[in-house]
Amino acid sequence: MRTVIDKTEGSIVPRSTAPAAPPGGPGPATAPVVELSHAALSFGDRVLWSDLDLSIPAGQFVAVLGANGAGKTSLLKVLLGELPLSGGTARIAGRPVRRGNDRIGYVPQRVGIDGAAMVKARDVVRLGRDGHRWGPSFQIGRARRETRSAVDDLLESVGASAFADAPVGMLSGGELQRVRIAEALAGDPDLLILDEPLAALDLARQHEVAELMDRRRRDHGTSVIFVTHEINAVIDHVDQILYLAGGRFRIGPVAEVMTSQSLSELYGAPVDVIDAHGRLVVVAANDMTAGMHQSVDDHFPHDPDVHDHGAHHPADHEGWRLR
Ligand SMILES: Nc1ncnc2c1ncn2[C@@H]1O[C@H](COP(=O)(O)OP(=O)(O)OP(=O)(O)O)[C@@H](O)[C@H]1O
Repeated sequence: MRTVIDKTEGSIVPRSTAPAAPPGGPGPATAPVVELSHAALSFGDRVLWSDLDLSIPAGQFVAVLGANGAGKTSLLKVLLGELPLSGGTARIAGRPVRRGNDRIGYVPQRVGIDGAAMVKARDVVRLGRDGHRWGPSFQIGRARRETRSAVDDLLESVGASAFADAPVGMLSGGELQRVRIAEALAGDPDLLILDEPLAALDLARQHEVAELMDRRRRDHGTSVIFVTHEINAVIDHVDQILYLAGGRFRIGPVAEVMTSQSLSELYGAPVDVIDAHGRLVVVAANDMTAGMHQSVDDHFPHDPDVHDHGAHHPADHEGWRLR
């Protein structure tokens, strides 16, 4: 018999017993990078999720799954301080969530490059690093060299050195995604939040991006929250899955959450999780999935038409930022 994680005991790790930090004060050194406690989010009568306990320590890689409209992006907005909870608390590194938190690097859902077509990849990353200050255009000598070296290192860390001087408008989807990730990493964040970074990428590129995130969290201890519909691309890397559906959720390792029993309980209707030569396929009856906005398609590459949920990067300061 398979284990199903009850949502009341769904914390990824036991919640920290460290004392709460005062708002704006220093966070406890041992505090998890992300900590949601009895968190709830509703719009009117519609409950996206409630009683959500989530604790993510440094270096954990968490994938957020769920059908369209389940509340994945809204969860990210809560962590970014852009959407208030309806109940419970949300903390980043022991402090209450707030807008413009420079400890968070964010790669929003939209892949568009608003007006940025002629801007070089290295300049995008440079602005991610220094744009909130007065900018390297005004730097000279040593400061300028240090900035250039740091940008080169960032580009290299995401495998983007080869197109560092290419206009971003010329880049492929996978190349552009690497630049966006380098931009989000520019402030050396404790937490990297990515909203569907695999959308519009082919399978090989999906695996590359997932591996990139895995390397980052291992080498730098950066925690990663990753919204995706492509479970198979991340399955070998993630520590935990948070699966949202119909106002409820499951949290746990892949082997516990991605089972027929777990998802059937979550949806309250029969769902089969089939292991097809190492790829997980989620199958549900059509009439049931229509009501729950969930289908097999949710677990495969889908329409690359992505949309902007209006979120803002903490260091969003320039009109041509990659969004
Ligand atoms: N400010 C808001 N006011 C009212 N409803 C909202 C608001 N923001 C989001 N919603 C609704 O909440 C639901 C969840 O939206 P969200 O973008 O979080 O879903 P999602 O799981 O990320 O979906 P997708 O996979 O399609 O991106 C949607 O039905 C959306 O219309």
